[in-house]
Amino acid sequence: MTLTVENLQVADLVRGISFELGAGERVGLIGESGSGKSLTALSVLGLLPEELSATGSVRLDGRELLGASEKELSRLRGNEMAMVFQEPMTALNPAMRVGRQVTEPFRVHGRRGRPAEELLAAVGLPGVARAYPHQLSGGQRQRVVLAIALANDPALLICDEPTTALDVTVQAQILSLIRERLSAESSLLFITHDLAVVAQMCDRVLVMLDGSIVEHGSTREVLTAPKHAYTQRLLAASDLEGAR
Ligand SMILES: Nc1ncnc2c1ncn2[C@@H]1O[C@H](COP(=O)(O)OP(=O)(O)OP(=O)(O)O)[C@@H](O)[C@H]1O
Repeated sequence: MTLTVENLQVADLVRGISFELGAGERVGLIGESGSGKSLTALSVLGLLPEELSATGSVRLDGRELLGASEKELSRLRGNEMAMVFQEPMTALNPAMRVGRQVTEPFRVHGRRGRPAEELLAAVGLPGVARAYPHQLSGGQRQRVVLAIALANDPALLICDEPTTALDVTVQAQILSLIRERLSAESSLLFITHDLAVVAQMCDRVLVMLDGSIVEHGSTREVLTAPKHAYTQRLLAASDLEGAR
């Protein structure tokens, strides 16, 4: 799978973004609140709010996604591309047992899939298939969301601050689950404002500021020798600076 984003523009909020993500690559998208990270991810997924539209080009293995029909986009979502957002409750149906929710991607995409118990055990949640989301903790709910996202073994996983709402220990568990459970050939676009998370999760980093990418490079390059003044400030303000 190759994701190619070219000159992506969303009003004046995302401005001329271009990047490529190859099979098995793990790329971080960092930048402060409001820099356009989420709108970039939502453009790729075809999930921008109605009042906004994207121009430029977003191609998944050569297929243009911008302007693709809702039918085509929903076929791709939950199948070739999957996503995990910050707040698991928004992704889950409060009135459906989690066991049924994790096998939903198979029904939607007309596949015979693995049993719910197996999918949930793979994310460290044995025995919860009959629970409703409100009976689980925030970390457990995010595990359920991850089980749903990974059910069809997506070629591209987009995570938008998936651990920001969780406490530190649970955060670490979710991050290692993503690392362990995502197939080696699947690509990851990981949005965060936390440089320590990027250091753990990503081989490459894109740095956004005011809707544009101002720096990109390997995680090592960007975190040890940032070129742009903004990235330098970001690093100076992070815990990583002290750890170097
Ligand atoms: N529906 C919308 N209509 C108009 N402006 C919007 C809309 N959604 C987001 N914005 C604005 O677009 C800018 C970029 O938002 P975006 O959510 O992509 O930022 P972000 O980098 O993901 O920030 P955060 O880390 O806080 O999620 C912000 O200034 C935001 O206020």
